[in-house]
Amino acid sequence: MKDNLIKIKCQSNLQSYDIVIQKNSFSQVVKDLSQFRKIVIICDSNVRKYYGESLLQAITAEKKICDLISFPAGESNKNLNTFLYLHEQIALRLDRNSCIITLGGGVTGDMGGFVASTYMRGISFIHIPTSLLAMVDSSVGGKLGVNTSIGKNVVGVFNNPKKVIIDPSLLNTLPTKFIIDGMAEVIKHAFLSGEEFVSFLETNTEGIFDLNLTLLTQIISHSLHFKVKIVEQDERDLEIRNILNYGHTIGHALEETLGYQNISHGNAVAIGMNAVNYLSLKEGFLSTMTFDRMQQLIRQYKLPTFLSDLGLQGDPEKILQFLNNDKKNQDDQIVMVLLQEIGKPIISRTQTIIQMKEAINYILKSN
Ligand SMILES: NC(=O)c1ccc[n+]([C@@H]2O[C@H](COP(=O)([O-])OP(=O)(O)OC[C@H]3O[C@@H](n4cnc5c(N)ncnc54)[C@H](O)[C@@H]3O)[C@@H](O)[C@H]2O)c1
Ligand SMILES: O=C(O)C(=O)C[C@@H](O)[C@H](O)[C@H](O)COP(=O)(O)O
Ligand SMILES: [Zn+2]
Repeated sequence: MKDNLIKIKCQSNLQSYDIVIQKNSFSQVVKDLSQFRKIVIICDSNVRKYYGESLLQAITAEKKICDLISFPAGESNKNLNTFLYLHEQIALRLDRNSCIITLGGGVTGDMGGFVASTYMRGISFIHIPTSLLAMVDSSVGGKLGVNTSIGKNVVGVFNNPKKVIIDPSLLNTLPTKFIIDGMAEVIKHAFLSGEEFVSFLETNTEGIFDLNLTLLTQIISHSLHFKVKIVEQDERDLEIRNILNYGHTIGHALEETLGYQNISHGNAVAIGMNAVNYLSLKEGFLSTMTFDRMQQLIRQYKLPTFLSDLGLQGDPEKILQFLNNDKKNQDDQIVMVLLQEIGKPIISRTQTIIQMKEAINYILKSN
């Protein structure tokens, strides 16, 4: 891999930014910090051990004032308590001309970016995603925030980083279960974008699990080109961007009913995609053959398609209640992203409660 392999520009009304996929990301970030004197790196307890200290050293070697602040890893810590803790930690260390680096997975990026966006009404931040999920999805698009008991990502802002720096070789230390989580969002992008990406995933599973860096770079690049194209048309998620929430309406409701524990975001999205594919099948959009093919691809990447695959049970009424709080809802109507076929998403506002209950019951039972 060349040092500077791929550059993608994300145009925005808020702040446009570059996404670079390259090796030696730490030497790149040092160059990007030239205008800042004080820097804080935010990461979780796992990433701190693997990469936190070495990034800190690289930055302090450049005579910058840099601190490393971490929080306990896990989705259940993406909440207002950790958000406040991080604010308290940075309070005396940074001024308005400082920069925060979020070094980590989607939890760190969403929450660290939210901290940066609210500290003194907003300071600069750079995302260095370290999980596959963060590289293919969460580090791009400007959605930042935390979960509450009311809902997933329900407290947050839209705001963009100064830059996103992706080094796929950081995935060498990522446990396989989190590669699998990231693949849920990659498969989402493939189902939304079309046949070519789907066939690519069908034929390259082994290489991806072997962490072949060329293949990983390809799926990151494909995913981000697709995501950027959608986000640029609707950064506030009022229309077309809703399609990126394919699999998330029921997926988020599962995470919410389970209290952001016992189910990962990637696993919930995989089950959520199976649920809306079922609705798309019932609507006569997807053929049985395509539905089965999609289910097979999800399972090929060791992702669940039913809640029972995780040994979990769910309460259909509770799940339905959370659907009523979904951020896409308009005029009390639940919005679901269905597929007319692979690569042809449709934003549906006409699914009835009975249909939704049927889809929920479908993913709660085992097949
Ligand atoms: N903002 C968005 O557009 C967007 C998009 C998708 C998902 N998300 C959010 O992202 C979150 C999920 O992200 P995630 O799956 O990255 O979870 P995560 O941030 O919890 O990371 C997963 C695990 O991997 C560990 N880890 C990360 N990088 C590592 C590395 N290189 N080596 C070893 N361990 C490493 C972490 O410590 C953690 O235990 C959810 O909160 C979801 O809502 C946001
Ligand atoms: O970028 C988007 O838009 C997405 O929907 C990407 C999702 O993968 C991601 O999980 C996002 O955080 C969901 O956003 P939300 O607005 O439904 O919380
Ligand atoms: Zn997601």
